[in-house]
Amino acid sequence: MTQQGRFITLEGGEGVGKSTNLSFVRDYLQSRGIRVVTTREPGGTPMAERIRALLLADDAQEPLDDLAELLLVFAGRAQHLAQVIRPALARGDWVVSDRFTDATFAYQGSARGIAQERIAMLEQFVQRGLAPDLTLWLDMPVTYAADRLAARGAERDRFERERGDFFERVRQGYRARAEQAPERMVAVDAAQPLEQVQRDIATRLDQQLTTWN
Ligand SMILES: Nc1ncnc2c1ncn2[C@@H]1O[C@H](COP(=O)(O)OP(=O)(O)O)[C@@H](O)[C@H]1O
Ligand SMILES: Cc1cn([C@H]2C[C@H](O)[C@@H](COP(=O)(O)OP(=O)(O)O)O2)c(=O)[nH]c1=O
Repeated sequence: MTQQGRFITLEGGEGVGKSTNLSFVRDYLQSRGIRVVTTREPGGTPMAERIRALLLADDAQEPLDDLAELLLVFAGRAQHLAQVIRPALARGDWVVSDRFTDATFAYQGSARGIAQERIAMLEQFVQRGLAPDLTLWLDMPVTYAADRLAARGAERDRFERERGDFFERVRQGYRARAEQAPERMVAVDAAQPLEQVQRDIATRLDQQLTTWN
């Protein structure tokens, strides 16, 4: 029987280096003979990418209601799970995703103010027990991330245009999640030079590979 694959997620605020390190994690696992599927949220399937576009676009005529935002996130997630994540894990592939449900607790929960219990209810309803085996939380002060985003120079989406302490609350939300699940979710100091960030990630992956074997 094929062994079930492992599910790894990368989390953190905007501009902390999730996309950059997603490729690193993929290459690292592949070099150990593991079949890897990389994906992202919101998105990960054509339909879920359309939902992503709805989430990221600003509509000056009609602001998106917070609850509608939450449900769109989970609608995309249901599609992503059905089409990509569950089939890959069942084949024995490993899945590495740029963001997953910790982001919902951080953004829709901590930053927007939706009660954690409501999100937990949807999490259970949609995921039916499926959760990441390991989450690398790339953490750094919000002001550093703003500098990196400015340097990247791309146009800002609906979330990136948030102001005030929104990103501070996102960070607090991630911190609370990491405290609730310290075995699964590990903080990586993302303010370090990329080489050091990747050494830290590699160390953690090595530990995890030994534990899982
Ligand atoms: N450790 C690092 N030190 C300096 N710059 C970094 C580091 N990691 C990523 N970057 C740069 O910061 C920007 C944002 O990184 P990215 O991977 O796109 O972040 P995210 O996917 O989390 O938004 C990119 O220009 C990237 O090259
Ligand atoms: C997965 C997820 C993402 N988001 C938001 C966070 C991001 O601002 C936005 C797009 O994600 P992403 O493209 O990963 O942002 P970035 O590359 O700028 O870090 O979606 C939520 O609000 N809830 C969620 O559950």
